[in-house]
Amino acid sequence: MTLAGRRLAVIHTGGTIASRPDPGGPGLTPQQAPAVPGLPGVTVTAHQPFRLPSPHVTPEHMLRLARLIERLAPDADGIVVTHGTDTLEETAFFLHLALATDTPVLLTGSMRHAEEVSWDGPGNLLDAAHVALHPDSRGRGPLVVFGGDLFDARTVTKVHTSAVDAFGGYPGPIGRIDRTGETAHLRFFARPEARPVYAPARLGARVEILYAYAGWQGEGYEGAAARADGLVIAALGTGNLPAELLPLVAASAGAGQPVVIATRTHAGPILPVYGYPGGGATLVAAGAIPASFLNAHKARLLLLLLLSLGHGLEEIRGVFGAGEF
Ligand SMILES: NC(=O)C[C@H](N)C(=O)O
Repeated sequence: MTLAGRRLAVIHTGGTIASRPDPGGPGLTPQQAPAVPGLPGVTVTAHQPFRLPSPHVTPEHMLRLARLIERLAPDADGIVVTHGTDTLEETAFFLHLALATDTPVLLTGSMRHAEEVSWDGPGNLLDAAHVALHPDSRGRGPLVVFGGDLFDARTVTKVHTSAVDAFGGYPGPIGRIDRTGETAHLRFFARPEARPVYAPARLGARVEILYAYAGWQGEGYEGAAARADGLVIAALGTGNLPAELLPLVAASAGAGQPVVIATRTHAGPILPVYGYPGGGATLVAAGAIPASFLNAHKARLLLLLLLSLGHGLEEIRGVFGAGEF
């Protein structure tokens, strides 16, 4: 497929793909926008709303990015976002929830910087551009491309701290791109589920995450519950907690504060299986909201958007329960 005549918008936000060793500093920092490899006949426009290491990216940055994409989408055949890998899945999921456009949006980054022999930035960027400009990519929502694998924003997660193939997620890639010479070979295996758009004008809520462990007696819970509008717990297994947490969760839910139960396990749903105090069935009976297959940090973003839209406890329970995300 020829790309000539197509329009690509590339949005640079920072991360290792934009980083170099800091002269005189202790390590890498984002310093430049990565160059887009040659795409004959393609009109490329570059944008840089911020240049940050992705641990510094906040939901407010994600909202700014969503607005920029909505503005660029009518005049682009495809959009590529370069991003640090540490929070890339959060930005991808936020955009998946907040964007209405059918224009393909491809997120990518790199695990190695431009001065390393295994620099993976140009290949990932070129893959992202090819997928973004391909007509088959339209209407699928934001996607992540890394090492040739294509992931949907709902399930993608960073699975390795240092390997070049750093992304995965259950049940796995929904497509694959390979290049031979100038030719790109793109195959989709699955289409992400349709989802409603959750696009508040501003983010007006606070959601905190608590992480469960053997022997947790609820340390940190009451402080978080007092500060936040909603809580997410990265719980154990199918969504279980130590017994001491049951009255705390019941008190929050009884007061109308959403408590979403995700899992610290890396794949699988939350299920109301166990009836011992703190077991998943008792938490749900006490009013906790199962996060389905979402990990805790994605559940947090969904809860943040729903609270910012003014949704109440029962509406929020309905969205998580029906998998409308
Ligand atoms: N590979 C990377 O991009 C990691 C970097 N710390 C970031 O997320 O900004």
